[in-house]
Amino acid sequence: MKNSNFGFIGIGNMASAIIGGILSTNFIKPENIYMYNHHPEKMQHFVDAGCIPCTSLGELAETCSTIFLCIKPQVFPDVLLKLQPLVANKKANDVLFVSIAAGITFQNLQSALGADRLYVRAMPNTPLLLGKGATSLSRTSNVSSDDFKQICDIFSCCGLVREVPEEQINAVIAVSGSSPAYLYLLAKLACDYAEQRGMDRKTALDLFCQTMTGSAEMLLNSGKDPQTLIDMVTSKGGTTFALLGVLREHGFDETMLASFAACEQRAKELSM
Ligand SMILES: NC(=O)c1ccc[n+]([C@@H]2O[C@H](COP(=O)([O-])OP(=O)(O)OC[C@H]3O[C@@H](n4cnc5c(N)ncnc54)[C@H](O)[C@@H]3O)[C@@H](O)[C@H]2O)c1
Ligand code: PRO
Repeated sequence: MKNSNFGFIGIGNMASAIIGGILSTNFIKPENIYMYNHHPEKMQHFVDAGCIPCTSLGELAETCSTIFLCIKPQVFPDVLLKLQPLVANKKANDVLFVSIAAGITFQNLQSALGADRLYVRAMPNTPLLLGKGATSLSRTSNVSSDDFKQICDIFSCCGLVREVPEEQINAVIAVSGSSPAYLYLLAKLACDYAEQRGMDRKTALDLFCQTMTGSAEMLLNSGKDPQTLIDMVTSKGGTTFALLGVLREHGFDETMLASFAACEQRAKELSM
């Protein structure tokens, strides 16, 4: 498969992050990026950058050999139904579909668009917007290494990329897809508390964010596992000891593990 034109269906948060990453690194020229959104004004920012807006799904399907499906899972049945006849005349290997939707399986895509077509599933996250995202990718076995590398390279424009088997792509949502939300929640709570204690909110946010990035660097580069790093912070009978005691008493570990399981379960429910 030779990719010259790349199509994006659904120009919202995540498609904007991916296209933004591609443009900022010049990985693909804007004139090779086609877009379709049923609200055309959502494409204006990228029209201004030289990308091509399509007025119909058919126009996009006709022009593009790689099609990114960036709509919400609930919209998939309708879009796939419309897309099927538009790609029916293309040879199986002539079009690669990349779905970024939570829960939409290869089986769903194959049932709707054809069993022998080429498919990649991606699970990105919102920090892709800054080029600092994390994306997990899975592929069907008929996707060649070259084609898969091209998709990896596209997401690499927006941050870190890892391949996972499809069986793990719902579980990984709790790790990286949805996890910005609980990290932001922790930040919000820490700032709320700081404010209650009379501290300036911005100062608290700066301190908390520096702590998150510093802690992440220690996790990645110190060679120490998370528990060892927790132990390094925790003096017996000290403040962290008190903090962790309250978390334990209120079932923090069980609550977090249950929330991860709920995230994966919801992805399964979003399957068509
Ligand atoms: N937001 C996240 O953190 C995140 C992370 C990983 C994966 N995802 C997945 O990415 C997908 C998109 O999420 P998002 O946050 O970018 O959503 P979004 O609502 O920001 O974007 C979706 C876009 O699709 C457009 N749209 C709706 N119906 C359409 C149709 N029939 N044809 C064309 N366009 C249509 C909407 O106008 C909107 O611009 C979802 O499937 C989600 O599961 C999101
Ligand atoms: N945001 C999407 C959701 O909440 C998918 C992962 C993060 O469904």
